[in-house]
Amino acid sequence: MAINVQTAVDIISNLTLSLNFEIIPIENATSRICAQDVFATSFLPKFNNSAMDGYAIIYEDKNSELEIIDIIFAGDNNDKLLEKNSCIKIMTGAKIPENSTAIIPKEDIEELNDNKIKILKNVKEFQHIRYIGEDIKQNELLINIGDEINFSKIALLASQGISHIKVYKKPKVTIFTSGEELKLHYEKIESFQIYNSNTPTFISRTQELGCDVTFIGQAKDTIEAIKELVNNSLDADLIITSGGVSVGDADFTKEAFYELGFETLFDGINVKPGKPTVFGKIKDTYILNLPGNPLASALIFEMFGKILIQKFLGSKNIHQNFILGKIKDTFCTKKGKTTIIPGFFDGEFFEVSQKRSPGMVSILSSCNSMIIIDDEVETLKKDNLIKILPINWKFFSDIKKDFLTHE
Ligand SMILES: Nc1nc2c(c(=O)[nH]1)N[C@H]1C(S)=C(S)[C@@H](COP(=O)(O)OP(=O)(O)OC[C@H]3O[C@@H](n4cnc5c(N)ncnc54)[C@H](O)[C@@H]3O)O[C@H]1N2
Ligand code: MOO
Repeated sequence: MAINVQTAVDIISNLTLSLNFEIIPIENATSRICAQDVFATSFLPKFNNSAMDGYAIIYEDKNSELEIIDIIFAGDNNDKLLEKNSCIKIMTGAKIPENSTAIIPKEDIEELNDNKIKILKNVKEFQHIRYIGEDIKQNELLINIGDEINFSKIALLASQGISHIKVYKKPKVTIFTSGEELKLHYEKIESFQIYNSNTPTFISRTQELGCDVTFIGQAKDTIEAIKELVNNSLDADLIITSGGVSVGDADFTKEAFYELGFETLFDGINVKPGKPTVFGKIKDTYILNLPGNPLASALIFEMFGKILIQKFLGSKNIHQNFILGKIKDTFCTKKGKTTIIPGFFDGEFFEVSQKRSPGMVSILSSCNSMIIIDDEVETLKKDNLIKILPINWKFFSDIKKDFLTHE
């Protein structure tokens, strides 16, 4: 029996998966999910240092003529202390004398004769000093288990001299399809056949999301052929198939699954499009059977499959987040079923895709997001606030915009 959207989300979100890990160099860790809590091994900065090229002084001496008694470059290990009415020339990043309480930028002084300087501007105590640990404290938690490693996390790791990191192994995903009418894009096609666009779509999408993806071909519409492909894929964490699950005379996918001991987690979701979505497992391999209709399968994958992938990646972020925006035009829908509507969000308005029949292939290439409309809703009035779920979210535009925030 079909379940509601929230129940399907809960079933997927609450799965307990046992994930494997590996240790890899941080240079290769981009987009991987951290499998350990990472703590800072040292303070950052490691020592008090100068934020400017200039002069280290004792604050109380600011109104005197100061004699330059030394020079310290970044990387020097110089322990010289300041004396009364002296200063030390210093470079940005250099360790400051232990008793220095202000740095004077070089443009704020006048050079006098006799190797002396005079300060021309007001001085604040402790100005332009970067103190030990003000950026990172030793033993501070830097990265949580389940965080995605990106450039900013790599910066943290490198700043601590951490060369390797424990990450979850990429989930192994196998993709196949069944359907006598389908041909792969590199095969010869007859007038009564169609190209299999779903398989390349999900290969690309799951790769994009960080999975290790195997394609094992297409099954003929027979129970034996489907069983052979499934049996061949039981080393995967997840099998994604599409088609063959509705009520047609050649829809054998479900039957094949059951003959292999399929344990159903849900069979049907009360959602439009994509109702005939099946999810379950055979032994330790989960199986997501999406509808054959291309737009239906793509939207169902974006709504439910992506949560599943987040789980398999080891991410702690498994809940769909949204952006509040306005609907561009009044939109009417039928009550009674939760509906997934693709569209384009320009940063302010969400424009519903006019074409959105479940069997279409072309739609998502001109959409960047979707909204999920509750089954109670009949009308969304122009400018209503709606919750927008990103699909392809590199937030650039082909229209030049004023991106500055004004009062
Ligand atoms: N009498 C009924 N018929 C249908 C129902 C129903 O409730 N009663 N549900 C409809 C809905 S909704 C959907 S969705 C589809 C789902 O069917 P399947 O998931 O079994 O998919 P197929 O029948 O195999 O194919 C449906 C459609 O999609 C095309 N397709 C399939 N695979 C691919 C692929 N890899 N690449 C491109 N296109 C694909 C296929 O040619 C069909 O046109 O059932 C409805 N029928
Ligand atoms: O899932 Mo079907 O594609 O609802 O139309």
